[in-house]
Amino acid sequence: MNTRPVVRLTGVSKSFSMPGAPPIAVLNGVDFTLQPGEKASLTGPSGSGKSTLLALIAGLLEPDSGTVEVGGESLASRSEYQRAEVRARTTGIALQSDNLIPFLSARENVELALGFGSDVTRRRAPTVARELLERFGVGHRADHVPRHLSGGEAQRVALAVAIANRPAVLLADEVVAQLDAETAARVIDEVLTVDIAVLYITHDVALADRVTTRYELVDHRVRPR
Ligand SMILES: Nc1ncnc2c1ncn2[C@@H]1O[C@H](COP(=O)(O)OP(=O)(O)OP(=O)(O)O)[C@@H](O)[C@H]1O
Repeated sequence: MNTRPVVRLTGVSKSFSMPGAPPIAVLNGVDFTLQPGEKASLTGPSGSGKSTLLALIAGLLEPDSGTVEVGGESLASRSEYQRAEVRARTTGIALQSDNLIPFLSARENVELALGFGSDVTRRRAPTVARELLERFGVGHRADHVPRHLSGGEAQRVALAVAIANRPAVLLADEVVAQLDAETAARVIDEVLTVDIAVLYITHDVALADRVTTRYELVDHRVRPR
């Protein structure tokens, strides 16, 4: 059995510097692993560094020290372009908003995501895209462009986009914040049926408790909750 973590952070520290102000230390010596297929939530106070952690795993930020590995590949000493390549192969990202290409319909957004490295042929892409949208209860909005979707519908389309390429890990940051409690729970439960690792960042402890492993970010580190 392959037990190599899909995400491994070792001794990761990150601070931000603003001109004329002392640096803000956000993460300090974070050790964190996510196993293949593991469903984990990450809670923590506002400003504690949850989105920063997600950006480091996605290779959108570089740590000041420590190492980040995703899908068994180290992101250290890689160019931005190389990190983007690793991200495209291994990682799905769904954020609270601004996930979608504005001039493409919901279905076309998903189709585009299917095209990157998946074995779905061009011919089957529209059907597969529609199935993914239906899975999240937005099949009836397949032909809408993002500005004609509600906030909650756009978030569900974004989840379909993020898992379309069957990434090894889904990074989801407050992805159901605009949904009513019942729909949010249903969408999270749907995400949990996908056979990939999930790191779900939220302030909503009730939703965070639906997953199997729970972490919190406090005092610049990740610890089990
Ligand atoms: N690019 C940046 N430049 C300067 N400071 C930043 C930058 N990005 C984040 N920060 C700071 O780092 C800290 C952590 O931010 P982050 O967004 O990771 O927190 P969070 O836990 O996701 O917060 P929230 O729950 O409110 O979304 C905050 O104090 C924020 O102001």
